Amino acid sequence: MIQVGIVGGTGYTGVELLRLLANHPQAEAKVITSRAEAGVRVDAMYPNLRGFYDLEFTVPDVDTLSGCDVVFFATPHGVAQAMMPELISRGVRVIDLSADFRIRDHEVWADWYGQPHGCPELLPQAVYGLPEVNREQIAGAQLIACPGCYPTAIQLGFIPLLEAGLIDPKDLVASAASGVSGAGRQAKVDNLMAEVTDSFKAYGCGGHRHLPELEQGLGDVLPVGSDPVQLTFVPHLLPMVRGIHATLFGNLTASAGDLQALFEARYADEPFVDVMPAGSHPQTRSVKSVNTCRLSVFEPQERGKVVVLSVIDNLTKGASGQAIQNMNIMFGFDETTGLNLPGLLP
Ligand SMILES: NC(=O)C1=CN([C@@H]2O[C@H](COP(=O)(O)OP(=O)(O)OC[C@H]3O[C@@H](n4cnc5c(N)ncnc54)[C@H](OP(=O)(O)O)[C@@H]3O)[C@@H](O)[C@H]2O)C=CC1
Ligand SMILES: CC(=O)N[C@@H](CCC(=O)OP(=O)(O)O)C(=O)O
Repeated sequence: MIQVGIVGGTGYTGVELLRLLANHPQAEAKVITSRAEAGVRVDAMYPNLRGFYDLEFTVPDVDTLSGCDVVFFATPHGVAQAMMPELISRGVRVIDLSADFRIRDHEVWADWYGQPHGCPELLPQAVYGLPEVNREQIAGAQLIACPGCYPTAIQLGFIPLLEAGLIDPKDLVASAASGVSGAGRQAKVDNLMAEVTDSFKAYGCGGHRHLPELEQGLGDVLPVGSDPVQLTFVPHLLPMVRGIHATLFGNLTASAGDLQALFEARYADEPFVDVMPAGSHPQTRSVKSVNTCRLSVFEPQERGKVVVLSVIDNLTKGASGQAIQNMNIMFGFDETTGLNLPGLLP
């Protein structure tokens, strides 16, 4: 049994980690932090966890966290950077759900996140925690940078086509929509029920902070000698709580062949990627609360365009489920431990 610490246990990804860990036979949450709720019992704040946890939130403290085998950061960007050098030097394994270690170039990170990077010297040892690409490096890593929620849905959709050199990397388009929990639990007027319900809007069209992460990750899977990736990414806010639906467009550079077979073969051994039968339209509700990414691929009217539909739960495969998948790989557990459940319907 490994002992787990969670920094940021009161946020949406923090409580999703707690929900999933309650079902994990080889990991036990020992330290759960919140500055605002220190001293409050976890199950008093989150009654869905009654009977599962006998713990109180505590103020984050490196000494206490260092007693854990693995520490998850479920905190806003900038927080993990501040505590990371000390935790790493003490040999703790860390899985960061924030964006702090996702982008290899600290200057690019600083441009998009509006602050200097707190510990650029640790960036080279951070492994990008997308198991479908980096499984071997994850197994040996001390520091995991969990992918963003949009980047998970979008990369898994484009990867088979880019790896096979079948689409033009210079002209990728991703139109994606997220439920409101993607914005976190902090109060913001834009996310009030009266602002969001019965409406639909794009945001970040001029440039969203996930763009550099996406272009880096998509570029990593290209065949050697390919043109660099240029992606047009437009996120949208959907009037629902959980889920991301990404619609991806690419221009085929060669005769496509059997795209369905390509996708099925690429993900045949992946426990958390489900390629739907040809002609299917995956729905966000089919992945609600589970770690699955569900995909389908089309070549409409055979006019040289490929369209991929990709759905995930932003809090599960887009954050906390993927973080636990990484933990399972790092500690040599079966990768699906604690995560092998069907989605909630209806
Ligand atoms: N929501 C989503 O769908 C996804 C989120 N992420 C990322 O995961 C991270 C967490 O997101 P989410 O759960 O939505 O965020 P929330 O805003 O819901 O929660 C943030 C948590 O961090 C704690 N926290 C805030 N500031 C600090 C600080 N300075 N030091 C220590 N703890 C702090 C808060 O508790 P307190 O202030 O009481 O200490 C709270 O528990 C973010 O980086 C986000 O970008 C990644 C993928 C998807
Ligand atoms: C709906 C919404 O606001 N979504 C957030 C992205 C989700 C998120 O938390 O971003 P990370 O995956 O990088 O942590 C946004 O657009 O900023």
